[in-house]
This record gives sequence, structure tokens and C-alpha cells, in this order.
Amino acid sequence: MSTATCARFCSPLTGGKGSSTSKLTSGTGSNMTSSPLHKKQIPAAPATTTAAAAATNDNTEATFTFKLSRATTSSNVNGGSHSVASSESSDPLESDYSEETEEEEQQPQQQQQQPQKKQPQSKHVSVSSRSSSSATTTSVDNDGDEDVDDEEDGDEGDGHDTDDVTNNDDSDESEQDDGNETDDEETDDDSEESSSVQTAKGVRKYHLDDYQIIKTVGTGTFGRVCLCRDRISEKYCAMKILAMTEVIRLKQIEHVKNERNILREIRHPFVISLEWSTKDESNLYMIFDYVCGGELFTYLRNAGKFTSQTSNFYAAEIVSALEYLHSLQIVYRDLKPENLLINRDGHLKITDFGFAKKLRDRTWTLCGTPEYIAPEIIQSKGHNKAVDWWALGVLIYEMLVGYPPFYDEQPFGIYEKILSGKIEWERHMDPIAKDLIKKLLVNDRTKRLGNMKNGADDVKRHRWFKHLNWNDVYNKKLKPPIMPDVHHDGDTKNFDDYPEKDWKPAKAVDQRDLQLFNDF
Ligand SMILES: Nc1ncnc2c1ncn2[C@@H]1O[C@H](COP(=O)(O)OP(=O)(O)OP(=O)(O)O)[C@@H](O)[C@H]1O
Repeated sequence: MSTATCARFCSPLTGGKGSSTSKLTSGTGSNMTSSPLHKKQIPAAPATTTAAAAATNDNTEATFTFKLSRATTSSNVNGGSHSVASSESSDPLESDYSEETEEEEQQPQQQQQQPQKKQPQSKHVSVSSRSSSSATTTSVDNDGDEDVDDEEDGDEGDGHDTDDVTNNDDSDESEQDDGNETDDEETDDDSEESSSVQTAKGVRKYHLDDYQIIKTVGTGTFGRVCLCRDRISEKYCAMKILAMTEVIRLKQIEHVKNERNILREIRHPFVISLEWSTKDESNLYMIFDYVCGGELFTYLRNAGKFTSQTSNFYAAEIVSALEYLHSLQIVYRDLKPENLLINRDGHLKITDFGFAKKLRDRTWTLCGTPEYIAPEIIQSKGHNKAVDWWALGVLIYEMLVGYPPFYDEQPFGIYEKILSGKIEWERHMDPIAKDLIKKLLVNDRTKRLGNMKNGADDVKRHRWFKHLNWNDVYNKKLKPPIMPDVHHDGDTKNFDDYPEKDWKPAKAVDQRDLQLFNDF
């Protein structure tokens, strides 16, 4: 398969073939968008595995809804990216909790509607679409005890390499509640539209009016992301605006709360910083640092593929971030080039924590982007941080080769390929990188690098990273391979143009619905 023939690069995901208990349903219009976006039925994981397992678990039909990630975007652009959120079992999209949670009661099973996204006015080449999904699966915290043999020969073979797909369920831990951590530590008395926040310079009373909205730079499932200027600090920032009606309609309340709660807890050089969040009667707002370089996805598509050195740089920054997140028991679950922004200094910022989750043990929500989903998610075995190491393997492969290792026009086909474990290797691939990828793309998560007893250290000690001083990585001492073309901090040239007049104010929600966001 070449880049040219990889359908993902030429066309958005299309309707699914066949049917299983999993399905994607079309959405209705969104009050946030005026142009139709991609709405399609996508078959989810093989019915014999995922859907069936989920049904067994929850005694309900599995429903997978994909919010499309990126229909047509452009090279230089952060186009209409869409994420998929598929939900399985009784709890569509919404609940990451294990079976019996309040949320499931609050959110009876129903078909998920495809969110709509505004089409960007693309500046450059059209690239493909890719969707993220969520549903309920299983996961196990498998810290298998097997040692890693990093020094194994990375064979330089080409052609096909069939990785062993053992699919042996390594589940060895009892299910526990892995509900999202809700934070009760803060009163929400002043959380609507204004609130006081302790900053480095003292307590600041934030207010929405402090932010001057300049331009839309991206769209998400529930709204948009705008470049803003903080009138007080005069700093540029990104405001993510989520229409509550859409969040409710798509049953993403818990995911959105998760996103905010997790982002509030974390601080890392390669993770987006949340400055403040608030809500009014219509929208939820999250204010982030503005990352003006655009998405890694754009640079990768423009370049076709990255050199081993370039890929190594980005992979190292991601390893550093994943190690940090996992140390806080946070599993990210949506690693892909679309969610990696390049800052003005050339370093990465991981964004979009919509699927991130604080784990106590394992979780059952099927979520992610089909090409990046780990086998245990497809198989509803329950998953944990091991899925991020799998996704890292996919990402390194995609950076080096230009397309992901498991690809099909339909998610169903992608899942089949993931489960088959067959990977096509390029003839001239860096053998050491290939060795790392093979050790990350191991179906048996107890043997997957990063998920064994030494955790992230096993990845960091792999030969591909041998030359690195990890403190230097963390401290941004490595020289970035790409410096984005930006002229000032508020430059939007690396993002698509979105017709601003198309945005319609989101409808206000009633008091009862507003209460669903009490702790936002
Ligand atoms: N801090 C930021 N600085 C610059 N651009 C950003 C920032 N955060 C997000 N964006 C851009 O806005 C777009 C949408 O943001 P994000 O992915 O967080 O929204 P979302 O609703 O979670 O999207 P999706 O539905 O695709 O998951 C992204 O494609 C990203 O390029």
C-alpha cells in the first residue's frame, strides 16, 4: 500500500458494510454549524468480538458512534477534524464507568448521532478523514512481569510480518469501579461566566468578557475553537466553546467533564495547558494556551513521511508526556497526529483530552480513532494505559511510513487488520525503529512495551531512544526538526479559515439540563 492508494488519504470514511450490533447513526442538524458534515453509518468492531462482548457485559446492544475527525482538511490546516465517539453497550458515548452507574440510568441507550462539523475553507491539499470513537469495553491493568528484550534484532525484512496475535485474555484483575473522578473540591458558586483563580501573580477574577474572540481556528464535535486575546494579560489563547445542547444530545457529558477535570490536574511541557473554564446558559468554555503552529498531522501529510530523526523527536516528547500522564493514572486514549499541535518553539503540545480518563483499574469505553485502537479495546477486554503504548506504535509507524499500519476504508476492516496483527513493513525502514514498533504493537498487552513491570522505562531504554537524555527531552533541550512558519503569537496561518458568519448562537439549555453541568 502506498500513500497514494491508501484510501484514508483521499476520502472520508464512508458508510459501513454489513452490520453488527454496532452502528453509527446519522446526526441531525447542529445549531452550531451550518454546513453538513460527514454523517455515516460505520460498522464497529467485529460483532463476534467487541459488540458481542459488550452485549454480554451489559446485556445491551453495542452502539458505536463515530464523530468524524477530519473530513477534508488541508495541508497547512487544521481542518474540520472530527473525533469519533462510539459508545457501546448501554451507555452510548457517555459513561466510562463500569456497568452500573448513575449515568447509564440518566442516559438510556439510544442511537448516537453523528455530530456535525463545520467545513473549513481549506487552504491546501485535501487530506483524509479519520474518526475517533468511544464505547464501552474492558480493560485490565496488566503489568505483566515479562522482561523486555530490547536488544532483539530488528530484522530488516520487508514484505509482511505477521505478528503473533495471541488474543489471550490477560485479564487478571477483578473489575472495579473505574468511574471518572469527579472533583468535588471546588464550589461552583462563581463558576458561571466568572470565577476567581489563583494564578502565579495572585488571585485573578476571570470573566468571559476578558476574552476578545478573534477568529475560529478549529471545529470540534460540539462547537469550535477560537483564537482569543486576553484583554487583561494581552496573551493570545484558544477558547474551546462547546454547545451544551450538543454535549447532551451526543451524551458526552461525562467525557467533557473528564476533559476539564483532567486538564485542570495536569501540567507538563508537552501537554496543552488549561487556563480557565466556565459556562453560561448555552455553552461550556475552556481557555487554553494558543498553539500557533497547527497540527503535526498537517506537517506529516505535507512531508509524506518523516525521517527517523524527526519521528524520534516527536515520539520522545510523547513518551515523556505519556509517562507523566500514566504516573497520574491518566490514560489518554486518543493519540494521533491530529491531536498533536506544534508550538511556536517547535515542541509538541498534546491536545484534546476528550477521551482521557483517570483510571483506577481498567475501563470499558470503546473510544479512540479506528486506526489507533488497540486490540483489547476492540475485543472489549477492558483496557488501561497499555492502549496509549499501542497507539504510540501506530503513530511512530505512521510518521515513518506516511500511513498507519492498519488501514481499511471501513472501521470494520481496520479492526480486522488490527486483530490479525499483520503489519506490512517498508523495505527501507529504520530497523531499530521497526523493532520498537513491533514491541509496541503486541496484541498481548502483558508483553507490550510500556505496560510491563518497568513501565515507560522500557520504552525510554529502547535502542531507538538510546542517544537521548530524557531530562533534556523534558526540558525542551532537543532541537526541533520543524519550526512552524509563524510571524507572531496570534498568527493563524497554520489553521484553516472558517466562515464566521455561519456560527449561530447555541440555544440556552433549561435549568434541569444546566444542572447536568453543575460541576463544570
Ligand atoms: N490550544 C489550541 N491552540 C490552537 N489550536 C487548537 C487548540 N486546541 C484545539 N485547537 C484546534 O481546534 C481543533 C478542535 O479542537 P479539539 O480537538 O480540542 O476539539 P474537539 O471538540 O475535542 O474535537 P474533536 O471533536 O475532533 O475531538 C483541533 O483540531 C485543533 O487543531
